[in-house]
Amino acid sequence: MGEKDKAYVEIYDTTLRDGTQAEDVNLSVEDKIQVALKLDELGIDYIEGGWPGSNPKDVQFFREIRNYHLGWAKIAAFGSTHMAKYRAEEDPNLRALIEAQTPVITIFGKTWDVHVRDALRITLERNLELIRDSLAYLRPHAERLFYDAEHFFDGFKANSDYALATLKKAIEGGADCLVLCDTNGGTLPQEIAEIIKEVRSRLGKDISLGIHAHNDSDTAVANSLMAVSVGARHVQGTINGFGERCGNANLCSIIPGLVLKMGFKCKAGEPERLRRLTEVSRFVFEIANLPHNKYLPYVGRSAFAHKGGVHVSAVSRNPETYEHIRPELVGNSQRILISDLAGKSNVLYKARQFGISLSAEDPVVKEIVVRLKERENEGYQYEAAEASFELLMRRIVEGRKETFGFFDLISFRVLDVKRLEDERSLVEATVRLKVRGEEEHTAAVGNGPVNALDNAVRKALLAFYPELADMELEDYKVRVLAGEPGTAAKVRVLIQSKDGEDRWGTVGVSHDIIEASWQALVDAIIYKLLKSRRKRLEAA
Ligand SMILES: CC(=O)SCCNC(=O)CCNC(=O)[C@H](O)C(C)(C)COP(=O)(O)OP(=O)(O)OC[C@H]1O[C@@H](n2cnc3c(N)ncnc32)[C@H](O)[C@@H]1OP(=O)(O)O
Ligand SMILES: CC(=O)C(=O)O
Repeated sequence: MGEKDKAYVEIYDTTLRDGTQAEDVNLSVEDKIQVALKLDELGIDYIEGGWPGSNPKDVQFFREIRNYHLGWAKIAAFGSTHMAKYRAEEDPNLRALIEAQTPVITIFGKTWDVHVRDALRITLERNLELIRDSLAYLRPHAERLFYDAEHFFDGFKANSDYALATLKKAIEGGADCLVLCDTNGGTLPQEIAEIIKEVRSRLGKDISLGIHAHNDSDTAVANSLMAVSVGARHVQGTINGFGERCGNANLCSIIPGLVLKMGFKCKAGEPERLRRLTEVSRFVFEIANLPHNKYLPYVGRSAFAHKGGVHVSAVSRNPETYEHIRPELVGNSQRILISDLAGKSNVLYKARQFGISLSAEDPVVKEIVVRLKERENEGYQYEAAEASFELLMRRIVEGRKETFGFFDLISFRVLDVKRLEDERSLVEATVRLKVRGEEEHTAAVGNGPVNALDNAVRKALLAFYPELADMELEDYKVRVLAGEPGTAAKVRVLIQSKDGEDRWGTVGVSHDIIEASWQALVDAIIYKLLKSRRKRLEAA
């Protein structure tokens, strides 16, 4: 192993500070505590909890987090260099940082002469004093003191002598690490490398450097990895890349990149911690009350989802053919999607997953692929409706009837009556089914036609199949399919159902929205009944 293989890279998380500067990301004190505890479990080295000089919520966070024992991480408080109108010891922002009583303090200061003149409106010399004096004042109050050189790369390009002068002042002030920030996110990886190399050649190779990249050019992760490859040993970023504008560098990509691909070490990259990465990513989305981004590299639901038949055929033989890492290393898993791009391999994979016995040579495999493609062409989509696909396969392979003999439809009717514009319509469904040789005739109302139909079917079936009582329809989506214009168009209905153990998706397609809903509803019920029957047989 070379020197690089042994180096440790510090991971500094700013989800709770820079991450909350993202549009739509707002966290309460309780949320922040929960995220901090999760990041500690993951093995993050530093957790930036907020800016105590900014708002009472962040002050409260720093007060409350002291009541928790963190196994590994150290909490950092963030702020700026002191205001030009004060001396360091008079500045309320620096005082708030000390009062936060954190082992780590991070402050940012200006590097770019344009910012000094136009944003702060002070002289270049005065800014150098702000940097040195702020750090020197804070130094005795922090175990670790970090200096974020805001707009470092833009500043260096505009006036490298001045940019380096600001770093020298930070060293004089006692900073442990100089974190070079690509604040506007406009720098590309090769510039990051050139500039860091020049900084190291002009300030000395022993200087401790970090990187803080924003994603405005979609290169924040690449910039961070590049910075490490040329000598940075401290990386700042956020979980899921949350952050102002287009976000910060995504630690969920940086950590596996550093450890699995570049041979560096970090606590969060230890195998048993890295396996929790996907869970942490989901947790943070959940706490932020946002849907998980399935397309995220490494941790997204689609990160190892294979759709094309050629890919599925190859990954079934050797996953490395289309997977850059083993998904389990980051707590993710391989998925095979079913669509009109599928081939025999997709079908065989799903058969194994569903417990359907099928051999590759069986001509029925080809029949399923053909039927699948015909159905997708008619508008069905099975990616989010795998329960319907399982039923389709079982109908073909096991020669089952549409409803698997659980019941037969005699007829249904839905009435939607509206008399006055400002009055709610009254919806009622009537269903006639044959169940175990008996005719069931029920009616039910609902807050819409599909709800009324669902209520009426359950009413008819519940006495025969009591297990339906713990099944719920969780989500109902209708998509108008392109093809025919306006109200003549076909619709696709997707229903998501759940019980105490599972969730499953079913699909229906028709020109008639009630008919499409009926198909998806029937599949949802049949799937539940088959599942219960299987469980009973296994238990017997
Ligand atoms: C790149 C980054 O992500 S930096 C972090 C950005 N995040 C935030 O701004 C979120 C938290 N911010 C806040 O709560 C508020 O902006 C506060 C409390 C910090 C300041 O609020 P206010 O005093 O009302 O000032 P306002 O926000 O209008 O302007 C910023 C002030 O900070 C000054 N300032 C900005 N950067 C620095 C710096 N590095 N050093 C010293 N002063 C600075 C500006 O000159 C301006 O002061 P002035 O109006 O006296 O010239
Ligand atoms: C400090 C910081 O958040 C930045 O420069 O982007």
